Amino acid sequence: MSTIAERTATAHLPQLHEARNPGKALDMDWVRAARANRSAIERRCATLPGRRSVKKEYQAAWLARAISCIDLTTLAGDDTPGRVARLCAKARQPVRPDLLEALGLEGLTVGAVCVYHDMIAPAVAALRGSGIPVAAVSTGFPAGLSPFPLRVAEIEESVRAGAQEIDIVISRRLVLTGDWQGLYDEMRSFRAACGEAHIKAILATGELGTLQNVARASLVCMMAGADFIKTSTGKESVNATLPVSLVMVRAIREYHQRSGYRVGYKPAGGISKAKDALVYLSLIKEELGDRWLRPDLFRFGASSLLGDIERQLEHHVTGAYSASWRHAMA
Ligand SMILES: O=C[C@H](O)COP(=O)(O)O
Repeated sequence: MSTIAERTATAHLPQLHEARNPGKALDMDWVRAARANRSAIERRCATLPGRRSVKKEYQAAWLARAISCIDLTTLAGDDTPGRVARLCAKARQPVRPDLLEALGLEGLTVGAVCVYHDMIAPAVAALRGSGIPVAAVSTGFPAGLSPFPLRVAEIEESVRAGAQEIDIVISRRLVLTGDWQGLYDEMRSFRAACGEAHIKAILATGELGTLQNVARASLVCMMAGADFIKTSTGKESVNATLPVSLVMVRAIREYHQRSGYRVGYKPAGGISKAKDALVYLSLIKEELGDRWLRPDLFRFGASSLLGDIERQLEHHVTGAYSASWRHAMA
């Protein structure tokens, strides 16, 4: 095994299987106590991009790790089975075979493919035998304003169609009006509808108003049994940011300390550069530790990040950058 493969580790190690977060009773004292000091959070985030500059083999290994944690996503009104099939081919073989061979990373794949409900069947067919799960966005994504029974039924339909992961959107109004019991009950119902499929709770943080709301919504969703908490749909005007991520990963850390369960984190929307991915990975490493740097506990929700990472890996192997159009996604 090459040095890079050893450092990348995740593609070559067995997945760690832990008990899913079952959730717990809503603890309003805990929720009310959650605070977020914006200026301290912004100061901490400002130090992140410059602090950890990983170079050469280490950088290639971290980028390969990032690939293994991507939910390769297409969420467009003009998605077709053909486009999804091409995206799935990319998910199976995320980097050119000669580059993977040079890096000693044969067998590297992305974490999942993320699509709308109607694209689950073509994605399941295209990924058969690969071990790559299909994630479906659900519950009236992206606004989450369709009738509640239909949102629950949508989850059930997507699980029946073969989605192993369901990315639900919460009702933002429940957060904005402080209806934490309502948010807890909604999330509980979504989790029950998922059955064995893992549930990612999209908070749509760009629409929650304050970092304190982000902290409280994160806790409530974890108490209600979220397997992952996720920042954004990619459709809000503000999507994943470092300050929001710091608040969410600290909520995850606190939940783990108090409940013993590890909940995953998924920043999503607008993450398209390899160097930004490295900053997110270092944030997770520093705040949560190495255990979270695996696809069962960390994902990037991204439609175009993979292309930039592939360019950087090509540069690492050949010393030359190729044009971004040579790394088409679908
Ligand atoms: O969950 C994934 C996001 O929708 C992807 O957003 P993006 O297209 O900005 O990478």
